[in-house]
Amino acid sequence: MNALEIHGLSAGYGGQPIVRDIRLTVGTGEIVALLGANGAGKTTTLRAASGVLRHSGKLHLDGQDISGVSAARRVALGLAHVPQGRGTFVDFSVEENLRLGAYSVTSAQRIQDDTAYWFGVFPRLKERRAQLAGSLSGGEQQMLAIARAMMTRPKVLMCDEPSLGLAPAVTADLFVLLRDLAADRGTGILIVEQNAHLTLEIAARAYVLEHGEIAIEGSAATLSRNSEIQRAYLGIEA
Ligand SMILES: Nc1ncnc2c1ncn2[C@@H]1O[C@H](COP(=O)(O)OP(=O)(O)OP(=O)(O)O)[C@@H](O)[C@H]1O
Repeated sequence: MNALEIHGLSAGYGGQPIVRDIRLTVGTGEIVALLGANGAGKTTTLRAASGVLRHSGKLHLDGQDISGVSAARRVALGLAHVPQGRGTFVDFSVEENLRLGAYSVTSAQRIQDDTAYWFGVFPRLKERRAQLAGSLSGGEQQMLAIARAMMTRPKVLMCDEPSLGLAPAVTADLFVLLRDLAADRGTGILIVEQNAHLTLEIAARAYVLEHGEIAIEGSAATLSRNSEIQRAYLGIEA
């Protein structure tokens, strides 16, 4: 069964349609890339899927219909979203951010265990547990945003441009982490990225959005060899 299934998703702003009839799936433990030019509608797609933007269409999470479900409830059911710009609570400490991420989790023991777990994965965050999130470096904030999203033990994690503003070495580490999350924890990951090279290396499949519609889809290996993709996203001239 797919972890996430999206059928006929359409959304926009102020009555103006931006994405139309989006159909995509993410399997359990699968990394799927959503590529496209600036303004193609990638962020809009993630915002609609997470429920923060009004939309039409059908969404299923682990087989459960979540189409009419609020954004908060979608998080509680296992659909996590790390928005572009990370969305950490800058005036709260690192540890408070993690606990806020688990707002829908009722077990205090589980929150404590998961906080300790993510501090184990990210020792830099542990060292800075009392520091305000707003004073972390870009890479540290991205780690915190992902750890915070993972506090709900999501079935699917949607990440919007996680490499934005990060040094290449930090980005490489982050992509290894995403690959491990999918492989070790079975988290399905839908990733929007400008860095198509790296993304197609860790993704199993990819979709390409053009002007708000899915124009191309296929395995990451096939798309990496597609001359149109190479020219547009990989900087390779045929
Ligand atoms: N809040 C908004 N109000 C009106 N239009 C918006 C809003 N947010 C985005 N748009 C428009 O929707 C279109 C798609 O934007 P979106 O952010 O989804 O694209 P994107 O593919 O994620 O682009 P990028 O790669 O540049 O981040 C753009 O033309 C953008 O100007």
